[in-house]
Amino acid sequence: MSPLVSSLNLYDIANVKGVAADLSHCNTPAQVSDFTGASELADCLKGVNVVVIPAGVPRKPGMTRDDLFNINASIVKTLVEAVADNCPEAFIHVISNPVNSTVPIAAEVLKQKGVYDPKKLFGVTTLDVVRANTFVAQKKNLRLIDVDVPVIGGHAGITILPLLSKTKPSVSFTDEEIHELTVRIQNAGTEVVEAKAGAGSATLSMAYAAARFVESSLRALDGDGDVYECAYVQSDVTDLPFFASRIKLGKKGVEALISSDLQGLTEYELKAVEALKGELKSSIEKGIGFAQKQPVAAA
Ligand SMILES: NC(=O)C1=CN([C@@H]2O[C@H](COP(=O)(O)OP(=O)(O)OC[C@H]3O[C@@H](n4cnc5c(N)ncnc54)[C@H](O)[C@@H]3O)[C@@H](O)[C@H]2O)C=CC1
Ligand SMILES: O=C([O-])CC(=O)C(=O)O
Repeated sequence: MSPLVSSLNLYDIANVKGVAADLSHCNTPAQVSDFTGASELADCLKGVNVVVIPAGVPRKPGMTRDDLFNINASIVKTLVEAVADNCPEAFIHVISNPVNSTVPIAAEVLKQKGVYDPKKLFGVTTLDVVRANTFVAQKKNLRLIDVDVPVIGGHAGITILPLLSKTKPSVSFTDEEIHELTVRIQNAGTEVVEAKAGAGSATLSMAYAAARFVESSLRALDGDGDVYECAYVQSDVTDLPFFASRIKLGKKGVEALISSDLQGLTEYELKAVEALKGELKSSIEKGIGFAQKQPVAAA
């Protein structure tokens, strides 16, 4: 299997988690990142099972993820066109922001190319889970390896919703702790952008998160029947067409959406789900509208 990572972050991803990325058919990862011609990209994509798309510009202080739309939307569209033409069966992991819109763009492009399989398109929200687990473990003096917090919704501001009531192992939080942790997890990306003061956004932690999601995908592709992750996917767990939730991964992609996480929510979480829907809906519509106005390039 050949996971393909379309940026220099490949080095981070491979180094952090030791994911075996087989790029032997490309000269260097930089070639993939900085490709100039469609045929060069096409060569790299042939036969690939997992495509990771972290290409695009990161935020600077004061920007929202949506401020990246004007540049990153076209980059994601072009790369997904190449995936559709050269490895339409691959799992596609979209990291490029704004994920809430770039995933719907990818879906539209794949539809226009006639190869859309909603089970194989993922917005990568693993970093939200990594952060939620880390902050809860720190707060409650737990071993990080033992903690699992599902994070649902999307990947921007209030659309990132950690379900702290579903934390494993079962933990009790005060109302203040819930609010403080929720806001910290929602703003963690912005915290990093501000700390880096113009030098980009979370790179190494994203590489770790991407490596985790790639590894989970490869395990599922290899037939492991016990692979669960959170991801932003086409969904019917709410009335929105895309939504992040826990999913079961299998050989063919999303095998099940774990909708039970959305049952028995606390009043705080229920209100937060309602509050995030408006923003998520308009981000989805913005992505779809963009892709529908731009016809896909012929193969
Ligand atoms: N989903 C998530 O949780 C996260 C998403 N991100 C997003 O990932 C994206 C990348 O962030 P960084 O790696 O920190 O930025 P970076 O600037 O360090 O790397 C971006 C890479 O994209 C490549 N690139 C630029 N335009 C391209 C094009 N047209 N085709 C192919 N490659 C191209 C560049 O050569 C570079 O290697 C940003 O949009 C950022 O917001 C970052 C962290 C977390
Ligand atoms: O905040 C950003 O711009 C990058 C990102 O998505 C994250 O770190 O969660």
